[in-house]
Amino acid sequence: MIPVRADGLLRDFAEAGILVAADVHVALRLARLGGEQRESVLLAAALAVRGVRAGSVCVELATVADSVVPDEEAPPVELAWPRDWTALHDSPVVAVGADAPWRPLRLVDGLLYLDRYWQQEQLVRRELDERAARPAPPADLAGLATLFPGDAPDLQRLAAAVAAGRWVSVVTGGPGTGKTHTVARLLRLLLDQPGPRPRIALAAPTGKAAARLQESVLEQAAAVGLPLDLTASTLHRLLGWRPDSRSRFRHDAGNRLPFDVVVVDESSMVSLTMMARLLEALRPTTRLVLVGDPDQLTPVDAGAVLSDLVHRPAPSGAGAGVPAEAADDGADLDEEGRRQLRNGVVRLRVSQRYGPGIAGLAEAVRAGDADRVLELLADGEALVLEPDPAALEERIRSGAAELRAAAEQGDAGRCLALLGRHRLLCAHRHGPYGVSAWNDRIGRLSGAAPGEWPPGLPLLVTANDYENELWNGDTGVVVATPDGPRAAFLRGTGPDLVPLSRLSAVSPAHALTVHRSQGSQFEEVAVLLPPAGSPLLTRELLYTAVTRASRSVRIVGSADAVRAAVGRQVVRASGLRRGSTPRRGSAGNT
Ligand SMILES: Nc1ncnc2c1ncn2[C@@H]1O[C@H](COP(=O)(O)OP(=O)(O)OP(=O)(O)O)[C@@H](O)[C@H]1O
Repeated sequence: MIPVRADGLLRDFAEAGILVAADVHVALRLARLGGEQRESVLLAAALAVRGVRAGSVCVELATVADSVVPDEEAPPVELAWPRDWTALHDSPVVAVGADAPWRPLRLVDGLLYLDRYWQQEQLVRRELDERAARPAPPADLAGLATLFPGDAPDLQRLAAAVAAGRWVSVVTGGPGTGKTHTVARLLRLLLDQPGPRPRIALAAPTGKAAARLQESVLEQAAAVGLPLDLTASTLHRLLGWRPDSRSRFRHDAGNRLPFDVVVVDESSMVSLTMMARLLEALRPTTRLVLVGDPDQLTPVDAGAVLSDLVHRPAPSGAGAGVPAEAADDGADLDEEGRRQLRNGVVRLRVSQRYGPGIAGLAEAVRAGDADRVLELLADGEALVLEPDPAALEERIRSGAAELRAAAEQGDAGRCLALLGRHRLLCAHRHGPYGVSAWNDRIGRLSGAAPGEWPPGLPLLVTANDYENELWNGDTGVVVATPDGPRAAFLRGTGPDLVPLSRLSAVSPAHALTVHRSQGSQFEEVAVLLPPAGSPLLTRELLYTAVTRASRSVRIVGSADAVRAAVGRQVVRASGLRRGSTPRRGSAGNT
């Protein structure tokens, strides 16, 4: 939609599919309130708003002209990008440099922020740097050898040693690399320290991830003797909802969280705003352990703090800080691994969950090696590249028939097991390559009338449902029972049956978007790629999709689409990733 009131550059950029009405509206409002008329400033303001909408907390002015991608299919037009952005330097709406008094926009080191995000980024930077500079927390690491009995080098032992010896640490790695295994043993180590028992909080950004974290920690509890009262919650719940605010919580700098250790799982999904709220609510003496996989899709809201922390340069003079008990465990680390270690980051590398085929494919996607990805997909067995979507139909039809037969017999346990066998993942929600069209198509293939919810229909929960204890992203299946159709969901070790009438936010889930599949695992995954031109095709999307599978991956699309996805990496602009504290008064090279 083209905003009616805009003209000049704002109108041109809106017509080119780069700005939407909301971007232009905010820019015009700023201009009116601040008495600014110059087109380049208005455009920069609208691009800053657009940046947040697209997930970046700021706009890098030197590269923005080359890095923005139109939001939708728009006719290609030659755009008159401003030759420089110097008008920003004396604009009444722009604060220039880190220390300038408040104005709605802030320009620091060539990055233009909406001031709110600048403040949040500064808070995160300050909290992290202060924690890194303080003397390390005391930790007796003698127990490491028993908890991790393997030979060196052992990255899990290294990660636990680093996390025990720092106020903030990051345990990263792909699916099944033992992040939870490591954290469970770290907690045991901390519980064994002399003195009062540490108060531990486990949290995750979504209800589904919190439920999964709780389950995995409890699975490990017996093996390492963890207290069974450890519960995981969402970050929102941990910080305490406030009815009067969506972004402020009961726990904050004036009312800190009463914990000695806070573990946050799936931290790749934590936005900048949420990380700022969490850090300010932590006592200076709380150990924070961030767990996640920074190569997966980033949060819906702006910021990608986990990825920033993993890619941040190490502070100058920072030592590796590896305690003697894990001295040989980092022996195989490359240059990047050693830099990460100095930042308290350890990446686990060996997946215990899937074979070398999928692990190799995931690594090639992660490394951006499209030739290797295509070579691996020529394997033809566990890894397949299939250009024709129609080829999916047979696999889907037989899977749906098996599910329906189990559901008609009322065998909820088998249905839930079958649900984990195979899933179609799409990049798009709508259109011929989207989840909606494929859900309809698969419904028809399995003989269901439109709108009918027959036994065997897989379901996706689309909003947290506290009454039924179902979380946004949970999946279940419709099962026939003597009392009528019920939705079966996996709860603990067995199925839980919920009448369909009690469910408010569910939709059919033969196919899922890759975003929705984050945090789930299937034996076989089919990934339907749109044509190479789709802006949704990114490396993070492909990596997230292929790592959902434990046994086989079938990519449906062209080699060009695979190359486009591997080649397009989402880098969200952020000052945090650059590391050092910005120079005083510095506007940078604009
Ligand atoms: N060192 C190890 N020795 C034996 N088993 C291990 C080891 N590390 C991990 N495992 C096993 O491998 C499986 C995957 O580990 P875990 O769940 O900790 O991985 P994860 O990285 O947390 O996975 P996800 O990304 O899915 O959360 C688990 O069954 C775990 O018990």
